[in-house]
Amino acid sequence: MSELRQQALDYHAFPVPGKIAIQLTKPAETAHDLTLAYSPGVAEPVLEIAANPDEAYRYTAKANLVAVITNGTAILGLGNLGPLAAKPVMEGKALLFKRFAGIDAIDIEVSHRDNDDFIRTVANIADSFGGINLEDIKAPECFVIERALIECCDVPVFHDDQHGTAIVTAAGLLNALEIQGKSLPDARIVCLGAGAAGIACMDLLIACGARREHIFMIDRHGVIRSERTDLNGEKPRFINDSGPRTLHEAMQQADVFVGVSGPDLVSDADVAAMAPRPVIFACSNPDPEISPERVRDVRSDAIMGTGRSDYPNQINNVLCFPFLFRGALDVRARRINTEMKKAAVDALRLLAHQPVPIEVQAAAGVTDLTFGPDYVIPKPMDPRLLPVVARAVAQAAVSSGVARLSLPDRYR
Ligand SMILES: O=C([O-])CC(=O)C(=O)O
Ligand SMILES: [Mg+2]
Repeated sequence: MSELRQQALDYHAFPVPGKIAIQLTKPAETAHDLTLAYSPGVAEPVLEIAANPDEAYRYTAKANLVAVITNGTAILGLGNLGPLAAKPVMEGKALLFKRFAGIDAIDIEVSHRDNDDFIRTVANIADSFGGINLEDIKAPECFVIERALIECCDVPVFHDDQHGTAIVTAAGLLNALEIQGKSLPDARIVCLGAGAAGIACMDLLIACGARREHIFMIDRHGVIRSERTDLNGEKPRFINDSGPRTLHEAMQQADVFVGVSGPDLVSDADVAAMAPRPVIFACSNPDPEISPERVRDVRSDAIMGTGRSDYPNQINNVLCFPFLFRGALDVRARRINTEMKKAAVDALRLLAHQPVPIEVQAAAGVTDLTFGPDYVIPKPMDPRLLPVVARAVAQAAVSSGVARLSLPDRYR
């Protein structure tokens, strides 16, 4: 067994199994405490909430509680391993919500027969939470599921693998292109992977200025083209018949590669075929489409990012979902709209331009983090992410009319 594998298993097993637990926020020591916490005192908030459901935000943990919900059909880049096997990842997301944004999150793994069954299950419990983070649900089902739940739930619903990944990718890519002296509208973009993350990344890049006709989306059968008879879900929106049929053909003179597919699918020859000063984000987790070492061997002018924390430029949704939910919860947003996503992109992008505090460099294990090829996106342990991104998202929610509260004083 590799050393990392054993360390990871021990981390999860000891000193107690799992990564999260529940903590009490009120005293529960005396008979009087229990009189208030439970019978008879608890009847009072019950009656308040029965009369006005919004009082749940005042008298229960709802306002700061997010459900991390999966069916285990697309766990990281590992595939459809079922709901229970997804539990360590969902507990991991809960750990990150708490560690980075002070949000209490609980994992929920759902077994179900079909989309409607899953949607019903989530819709039926949604009011218990301040927000719902959908995680590791495979495409194309994830698109139908997210759309239906946004429609029927009264709290924000966000499929992290789509929009979290897209927000971080867009922020990192805009910065990387700036460093390479290129612009998003002119960039020729190859997206390997037409699942949840691939579709959402390309949609958000288009919203940020990329041209649809410059995008080549590729799934396991090749470039998305009109003669194909197997295009499901959102794929037809990305048909591009302008030439390439294979990954290698699409990589000729490409400015940008975004990988959200699986390990080791990109060859040295693919990288060598790209345009001068390319940007390569190989974001399959845990193993990228091509390793940074191999990219470096092939060409020195590339900016490289991965989804991992052990290389520079970690393009991972951890940079988004804790802070985005913080902002959304703080103004009690009804939903998470494009304005809020674009505000998060801009906040992340601009934060990377700022000088990096010494303690962030130390936590990242590096001595010189300045905006450049090895630093296009903030580090997850940067304490400025929370106020900066959450504020931008909260402000965008207020100005776009989906907030139920005004901007909290600490954001002003
Ligand atoms: O968990 C991660 O590292 C990123 C993610 O959401 C995924 O790969 O599904
Ligand atoms: Mg995920």
